[in-house]
Amino acid sequence: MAKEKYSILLPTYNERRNLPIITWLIAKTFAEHNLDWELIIVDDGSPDGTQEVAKQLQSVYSPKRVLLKARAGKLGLGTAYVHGLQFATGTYVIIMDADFSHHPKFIWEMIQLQKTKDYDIVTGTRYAGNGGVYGWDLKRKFVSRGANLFADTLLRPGVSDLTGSFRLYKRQVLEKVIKSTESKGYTFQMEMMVRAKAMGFTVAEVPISFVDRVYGESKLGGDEIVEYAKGVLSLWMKV
Ligand SMILES: Nc1nc2c(ncn2[C@@H]2O[C@H](COP(=O)(O)OP(=O)(O)O[C@H]3O[C@H](CO)[C@@H](O)[C@H](O)[C@@H]3O)[C@@H](O)[C@H]2O)c(=O)[nH]1
Ligand SMILES: [Mg+2]
Repeated sequence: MAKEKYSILLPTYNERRNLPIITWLIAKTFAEHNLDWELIIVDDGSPDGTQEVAKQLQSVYSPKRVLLKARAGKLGLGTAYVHGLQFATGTYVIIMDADFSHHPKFIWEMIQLQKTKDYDIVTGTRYAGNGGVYGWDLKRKFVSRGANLFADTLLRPGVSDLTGSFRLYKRQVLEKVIKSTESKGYTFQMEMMVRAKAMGFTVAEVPISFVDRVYGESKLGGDEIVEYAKGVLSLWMKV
């Protein structure tokens, strides 16, 4: 059997300062466990020079390990995964943020848990076990909790963190679920999970500590919250 491979999809928007260290930690994780991997950076024309840094990383780690699949402008997180996935060659795909809110140390836990029962998806959760959120103000915590509660109440998917975006998928599962998902922005993760469960895929959870970014700013705004509420309601009307 060919060696298994992990593709990491890393959407970036103004992550110049975070990219080198996150790449280094990802590389270290896979080297330590002797696993094959590739990193696919999907940058949406960041004005801060993220792509120049990505190109330097390609020359350090090789362009086979670090792929840069840029888009012309900021088109949103959901479509960034769709775009990056076309280039993924791994057996598994891991999606995560580039700003250290998702620490690469949890990748190995996800990989191990996936293997225990050949799960289709392993998702990081901030809202079960030892999981948690650090560095957010009360308002942002409230929005996140509220968003999860709202979707859980209406849709009952049975997953504790619907809006989180630190996840491991079997590549073919991700391809199937992503095809049926319509949301583009922050709503995307929730819709993906609701649809995956409806399709009968198995999901396991790894508690993660989510730490707010050190460099730069979140791209979550009021419009995204309204879009999210609309997304939950439209899924609810379909079930
Ligand atoms: N390519 C691309 N990348 C983007 C875009 N918007 C954000 N990103 C990248 O996507 C990641 C997450 O963006 P943040 O702006 O840091 O999100 P956040 O507010 O910290 O939100 C986090 O928590 C949410 C749930 O509470 C999650 O839904 C979200 O995905 C993320 O994990 C970062 O790597 C950021 O550079 C975009 O339009 N295009
Ligand atoms: Mg963030």
